[in-house]
Amino acid sequence: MFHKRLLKEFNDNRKYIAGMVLTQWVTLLANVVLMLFAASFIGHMSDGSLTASDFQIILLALAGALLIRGIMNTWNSRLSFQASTEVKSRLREKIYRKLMELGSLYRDTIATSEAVQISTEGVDQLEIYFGKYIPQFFYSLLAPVTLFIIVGSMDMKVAAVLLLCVPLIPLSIVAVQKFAKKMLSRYWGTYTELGDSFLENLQGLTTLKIYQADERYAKKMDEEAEKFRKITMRVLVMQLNSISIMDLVAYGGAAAGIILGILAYGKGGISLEECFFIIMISAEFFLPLRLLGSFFHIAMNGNAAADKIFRLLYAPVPEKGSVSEIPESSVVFENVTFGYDEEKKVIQDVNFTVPEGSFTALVGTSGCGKSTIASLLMRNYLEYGGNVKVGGVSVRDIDEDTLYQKITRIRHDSYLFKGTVCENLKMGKADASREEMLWALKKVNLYETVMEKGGLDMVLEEKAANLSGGQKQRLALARAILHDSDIYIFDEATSNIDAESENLIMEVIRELAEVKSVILISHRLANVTWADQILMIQNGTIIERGSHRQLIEEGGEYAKLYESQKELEKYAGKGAA
Ligand SMILES: Nc1ncnc2c1ncn2[C@@H]1O[C@H](COP(=O)(O)OP(=O)(O)OP(=O)(O)O)[C@@H](O)[C@H]1O
Repeated sequence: MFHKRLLKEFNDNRKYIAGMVLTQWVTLLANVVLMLFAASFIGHMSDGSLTASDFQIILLALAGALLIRGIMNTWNSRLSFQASTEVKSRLREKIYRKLMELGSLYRDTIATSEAVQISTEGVDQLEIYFGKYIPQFFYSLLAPVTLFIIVGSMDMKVAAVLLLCVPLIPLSIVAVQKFAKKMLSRYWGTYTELGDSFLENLQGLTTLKIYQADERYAKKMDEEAEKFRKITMRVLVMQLNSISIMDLVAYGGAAAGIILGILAYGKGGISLEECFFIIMISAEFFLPLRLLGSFFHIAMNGNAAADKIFRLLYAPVPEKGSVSEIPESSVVFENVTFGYDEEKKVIQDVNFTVPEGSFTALVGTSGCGKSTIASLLMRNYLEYGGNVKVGGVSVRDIDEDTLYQKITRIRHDSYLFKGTVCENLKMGKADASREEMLWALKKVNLYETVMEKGGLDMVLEEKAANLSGGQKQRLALARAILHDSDIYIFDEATSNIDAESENLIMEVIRELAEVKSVILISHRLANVTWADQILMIQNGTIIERGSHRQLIEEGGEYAKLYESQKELEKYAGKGAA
């Protein structure tokens, strides 16, 4: 019935719940008073004994009861609002903190779309849970007992029958719960799956269009949406059916009480006023539990959402590094072995050193493991054999912020944000001066382009869609230069861009390599010939290492690849001419 963890986590919410139960109970008493006076009014009217002062007293009592009900309802709404908003904002804060704690590794724990869903709709589901369901649960226990005592003082048999019929409602709720739990967990699963596909397809829409695969994917998404529609309809049908059962029990029970009350009056066991009172109050025995039943389905949905939320909140946090001082800027891989899954090792016993201020190139065919080496250096994965060290300190022990200040990784698809050029550059260095930013733009030969389009205030569209591929990469490079790290990783940073931008970026990298430690991952061997050290990788292991000249002299795999690329480029050059 309750989500134990949720209640434990928000134990201090009890004061609001107690307040809400109290206001509901006082409202019930006000209703009882209202009905007692209404019954007495009808009684006096029927036997013609109603005097003017009786009428005044009845009117006053009615007004008083209505006023109390009004005050209690307002108070109840306020408490309900406070209880739910407090839980919602605290839960959202907890989710946010957890995601921050998980840091850049959060995707290992939860998909982005699921994180968005649980922190928006998921948390909203708990509004009714705390604001209505829990107080209604306790009130539903209290109300029938209170009414039993009041009706019992008039006719014990009627009171007993009404009270005995009440548990039929929770019994029907429990019967539905077993079935509902499974269905709701399936409902949430389908919902998050649909959210995942929607987000992915939207992000990759251009690619889908280019390959004319959009219709196929739209069809796939339609199928998923249809699956979600079906499960939603089943959940709604289940909820409606269970409400119908509860209505049957509630109104059936009230009718039984009313019939017994009338019979008791017929036999002279109770007065006419008492009979009228029983007729009016019988339904009140059941209404609180019936309302609880309708909240119950929403609460169940909240329970399913809470399960997902707590799965995230209690997910283990990868070990945090604590070292915030790194004495120097060498990079060392010692016997490193890693696989994305248990079965297949992507990196096998890799050993190499990038001395401080030197330039190393990682080359090899596609899928040989170059980017994975960069990811291990960036602390994106922690479960691997051997050791990766930066400045003599294991990256497992380095605090994430310190590492990200120490190393800048520039990928082929660098992310630029919607906003101005200035805002994007300041991500590299928050306190960069105007002169520094212009200097960086000049370095990457973007100064004139940016100046023509509004200078540092030039507005970039989402993902810098108003820049060419080469311009985007050059701007990303300017941002990286401003970051001023000791180590730079260029991970295919010149892929898919024009030759002019490629040459310019390579020039900047070369300049940078004179003062910083640089690791360059490139499929184009012409770009790495001047590296201090080239590591040729094949199937996750380093098969050759040395300078360009040494590797060419060795005549191994590197030399073969270099020659074949040279031939291809010569051929392409002739073709172009
Ligand atoms: N996140 C991932 N999950 C599972 N497998 C992955 C993941 N990333 C890469 N791989 C696999 O690991 C292997 C090495 O990939 P990696 O990206 O390191 O290669 P690469 O040499 O950088 O390739 P490329 O030159 O094409 O970028 C590949 O077989 C790839 O399929």
